[in-house]
Amino acid sequence: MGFAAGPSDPFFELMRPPPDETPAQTTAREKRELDAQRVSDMIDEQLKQERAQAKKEKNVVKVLLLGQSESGKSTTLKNFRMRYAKPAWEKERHNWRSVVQLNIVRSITTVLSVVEAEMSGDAPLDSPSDEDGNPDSKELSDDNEVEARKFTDKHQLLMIRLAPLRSVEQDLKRRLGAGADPIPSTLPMSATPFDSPSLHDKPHRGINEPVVRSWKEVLDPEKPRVSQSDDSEDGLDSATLTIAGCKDDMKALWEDKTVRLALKRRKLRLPDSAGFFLNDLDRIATRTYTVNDNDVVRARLRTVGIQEHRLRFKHAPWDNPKGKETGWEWRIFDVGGCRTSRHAWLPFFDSVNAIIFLSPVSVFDQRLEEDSRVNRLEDSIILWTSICSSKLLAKTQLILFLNKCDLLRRKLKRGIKVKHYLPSYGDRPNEVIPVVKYLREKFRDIQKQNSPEHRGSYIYPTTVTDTEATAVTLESVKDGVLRENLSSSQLI
Ligand SMILES: Nc1nc2c(ncn2[C@@H]2O[C@H](COP(=O)(O)OP(=O)(O)OP(=O)(O)O)[C@@H](O)[C@H]2O)c(=O)[nH]1
Ligand SMILES: [Mg+2]
Repeated sequence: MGFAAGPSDPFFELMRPPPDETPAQTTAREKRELDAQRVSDMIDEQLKQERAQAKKEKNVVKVLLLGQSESGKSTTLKNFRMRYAKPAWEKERHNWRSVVQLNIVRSITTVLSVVEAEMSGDAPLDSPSDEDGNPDSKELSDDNEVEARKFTDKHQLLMIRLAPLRSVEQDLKRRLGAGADPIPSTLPMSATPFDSPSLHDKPHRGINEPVVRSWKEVLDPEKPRVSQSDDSEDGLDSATLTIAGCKDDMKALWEDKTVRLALKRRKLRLPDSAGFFLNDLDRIATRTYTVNDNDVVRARLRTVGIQEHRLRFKHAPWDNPKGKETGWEWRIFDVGGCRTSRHAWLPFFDSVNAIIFLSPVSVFDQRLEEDSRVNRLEDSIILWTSICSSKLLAKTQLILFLNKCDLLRRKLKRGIKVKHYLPSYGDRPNEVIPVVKYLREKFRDIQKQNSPEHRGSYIYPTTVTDTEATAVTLESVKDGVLRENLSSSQLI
């Protein structure tokens, strides 16, 4: 039954207009009342939307991918999308072609710079012995070695013939919205998202890498492609044509013994570096190159800023099979991992359900690109400790990927000794399983000792470029996140 203010209502007197109200005052009062009603309606509507949003958010799981630069965050995200957002992934895949091409051109220009330096006499001192056990050295340690060190007219000619790739590099960088944007080495850095960024006294940058502001934006299949005005008549862009035209010379350069030896002397192990495709030139440096999933997970494009990706699932695990489908959504946030970006992570810690932290296990002998004084494994440990200790994240589930197990295997096979870089490893066997086991225990102890509250330990050895194995890991992660967040009532 409705309620109308009448003479018996105690509010009637209060709400009644004054008896001596003039027509102008009536108009003004009515306008005031109308305005007040409008504001009230707006607030009601806002509350309604917030309630609906909150209801929807109940079925949302927020996952943050964290870890140092090159740890494999974006590659993990690619695996998620490949598996759980297939249609969008299929649409986007083709656009990774430019990234693969840029990776190839980058590798070639790196090699060309080495040849140029060697030819102009800017040669580094040879390493006296091959402590890494690099097979390349055995190949070249015979009487032909002296001969193999000589750069000749053949190399000069290759340099001239491959020169157009430098402008292709510029074009691809422009197309990817990137080139102009290498991370300025003068930016303040912080080891953890909780430290205040400060300036680094000796800026350093290693080999150049493609850097884009947002690969999500750049690779959006709906977005018109930039800088394609020079497309040829048969629909191929000039970068593809030039790369295809340079295929034989690129192969000749990459397979040349003198070049290999020079790269080795400079300790440049291109096959282990991010975005290496020079062994696939026959397939990729062609006019008809079609990108496959394996290429995409190996392609390297640095993330700058924070990118959000949504995965929607029609059936929520808690749905009654005979009842209404509520659905659920995974919101995955991918961040730039270098020390200049970490302060930007903090605002995302507030409402996150789970963090997938990637720590590459193969980097025990490497230094950070943005700060060459810092060992990469040490950086990862500092970062992991800070995440585990955070009170803000006390209730957030932590999942650790000990990544790049394949590269660890290759490194150990070359004879690189973990104990030289990690003395606490002692005389344990220099093999993948014991090394991963050791690191797993160390990371688990750090979590145990530093977490403000008890939390479960979820640690997976991974090689996220292996999409089949990663699919199995992701299923397990999905189940684990669901279980943990249901039990702590953060979900549904
Ligand atoms: N061999 C090998 N390469 C990997 C693995 N995980 C990632 N990579 C490669 O390492 C490079 C860097 O990976 P990303 O996923 O871009 O690294 P990220 O953590 O997103 O780096 P930022 O965006 O700079 O923070 C890419 O070329 C990947 O293909 C792995 O397990 N094994
Ligand atoms: Mg990334």
